[in-house]
Amino acid sequence: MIRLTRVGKTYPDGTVAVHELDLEVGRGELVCLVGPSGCGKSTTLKMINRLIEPSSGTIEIDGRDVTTSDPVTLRRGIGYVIQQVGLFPHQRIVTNVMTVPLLYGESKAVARERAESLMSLVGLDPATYADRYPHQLSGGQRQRVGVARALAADPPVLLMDEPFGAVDPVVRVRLQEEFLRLQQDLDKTVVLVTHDIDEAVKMGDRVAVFADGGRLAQYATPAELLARPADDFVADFVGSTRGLRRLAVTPIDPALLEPMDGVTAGELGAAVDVDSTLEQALAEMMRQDKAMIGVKDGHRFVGVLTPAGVHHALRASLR
Ligand SMILES: Nc1ncnc2c1ncn2[C@@H]1O[C@H](COP(=O)(O)OP(=O)(O)OP(=O)(O)O)[C@@H](O)[C@H]1O
Repeated sequence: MIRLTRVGKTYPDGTVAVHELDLEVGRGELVCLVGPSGCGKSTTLKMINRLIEPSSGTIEIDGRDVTTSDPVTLRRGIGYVIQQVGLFPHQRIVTNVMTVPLLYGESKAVARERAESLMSLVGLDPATYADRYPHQLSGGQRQRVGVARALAADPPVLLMDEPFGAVDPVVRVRLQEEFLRLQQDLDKTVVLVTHDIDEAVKMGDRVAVFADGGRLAQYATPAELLARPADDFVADFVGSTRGLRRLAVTPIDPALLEPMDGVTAGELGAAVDVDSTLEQALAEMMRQDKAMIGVKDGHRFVGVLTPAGVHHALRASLR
């Protein structure tokens, strides 16, 4: 749905921010752009909604060249969330969210209704928060207002630049999880910029790792990226604990579980759901201080997972 072909950006002072970038983002896909500071992630994002014009190459959305689209019409179809959120400080929260529908000619009543339903969607009760001002909200709550406002025009595409960057680690994880849940229903095409590899592998269907000079070092699924870094730069960037991180992106494979035969309830402990990741299963095993854990599909036990089974599953996922 979004296709960048040989896109380059050289700023007037000669800085090459993006170099010959080829990148495709499928409809409904969530792609994370990750990499060290200054490697061209934000520039790439801003070229998609024409806040920055590329120096070379083409950018298409649904087959239409964005550089020949009217910027105003283009941005109507693209929500944009930034770290600083950029709320109007002297306007109430609900008014901040209403801005976009009003801009597109909705009546005040419809815009307000839409704004309130979006506030509920992102977990901000309108009865409590609608009439507050931005400074009366926590950082995490302001971030949610930013997401609500970006969704207000119901755009098929969302661009997010460090959307969870300005909050503490605990709130950050909560916002990430909320957004992933939201995305399951919304099914937007999302490009999310982050410098945090953990966030990238957690959120992304695919992850694009950028290196200095705006070069794309690898574009792959989180599992592939962690298991097979394309080069030393990527291996370094994903870090020496990538083996552990793979646990979080590898689901349980029911076909590889050991049978239940002869295992007693005492040995087993409480079960995990078959949809869990290996990390969740292992964490539960540790928490219960057991050497194995049952795996359930609904109410039915489908097998047993052991630490050796986790290792086996990690290896099998590479095939
Ligand atoms: N207006 C500009 N003029 C000149 N150079 C610029 C301009 N904007 C950005 N750059 C440079 O382009 C490069 C890429 O910047 P960009 O903001 O895209 O990086 P980034 O990967 O998003 O970085 P960060 O993670 O630190 O936000 C950097 O070297 C930056 O200094």
